Amino acid sequence: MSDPSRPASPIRTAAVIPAAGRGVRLGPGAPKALRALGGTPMLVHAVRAMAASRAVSLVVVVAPPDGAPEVRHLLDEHPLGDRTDLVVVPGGATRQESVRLGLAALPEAIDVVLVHDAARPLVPVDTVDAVIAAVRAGAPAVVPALPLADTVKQVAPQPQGTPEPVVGTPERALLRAVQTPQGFDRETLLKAHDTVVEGEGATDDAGLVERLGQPVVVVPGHEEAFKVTRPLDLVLAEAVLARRRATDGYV
Ligand SMILES: Nc1ccn([C@@H]2O[C@H](COP(=O)(O)OP(=O)(O)OP(=O)(O)O)[C@@H](O)[C@H]2O)c(=O)n1
Ligand SMILES: C[C@](O)(CO)[C@H](O)COP(=O)(O)O
Repeated sequence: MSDPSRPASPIRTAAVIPAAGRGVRLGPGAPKALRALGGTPMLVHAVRAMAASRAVSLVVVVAPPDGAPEVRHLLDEHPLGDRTDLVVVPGGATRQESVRLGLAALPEAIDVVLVHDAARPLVPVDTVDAVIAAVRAGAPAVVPALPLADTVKQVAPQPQGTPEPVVGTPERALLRAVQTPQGFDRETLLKAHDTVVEGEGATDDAGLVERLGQPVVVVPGHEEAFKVTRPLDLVLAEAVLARRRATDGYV
């Protein structure tokens, strides 16, 4: 738990929150980050989750491309307090592009950057702090992750409707399901995004750092840091939130 009596660190940490996705897999409705979770937009929970860390002095929200003024207005209705600044910028067509636009808004003074999906609104502050601590201890890139419960098969892609042949079964004990926030030394992350080859993007930011040949390390993730992707995830998120509100006084 972040210690409220501890002064903010001189190392400046910012969180970039890509929130520009549509949420197609969640079904029809408003952009996913703006949909309600326990009566409050998912994005507000995600922003609060980053600001809960005393290390985070700036949150950059990457809004849907045509929705930055609306998102700014929404977040102004849910103030963060004096310790955390907030910037809202418009996003792009892909998550990677949205993160790149968020990084462009960072002031020079920032040393450590978290990238956190708006779609992971319930990540606990201990997980956020563990990622930041590992970057500050010298790792250029840190990802929170959990072991898998399911066995994973690699398949050969086929036309729609044709059964896919299995071509391999990676050893499950060596696999991890990766969450956010992912934490980075600022220079490493900027370089990773600057050297992306057209058409060779990655599904997460650490994947871009791996392509630079830089080390990426894993710290323990958390079950409640799951990504709200499909309708059932929203049911689970509502249940987790209701339990927190009943037991922790979480708002
Ligand atoms: N052009 C995009 C696409 C995604 N994201 C963000 O990236 C995070 C993870 O993406 P995902 O869960 O896949 O969200 P969506 O792209 O909205 O989902 P879907 O693929 O179902 O449309 C989300 O916080 C989403 O808002 C973004 O900022 N810009
Ligand atoms: C970044 C991420 O949440 C790590 O698991 C994930 O890769 C995002 O993927 P999506 O394609 O945007 O759902």
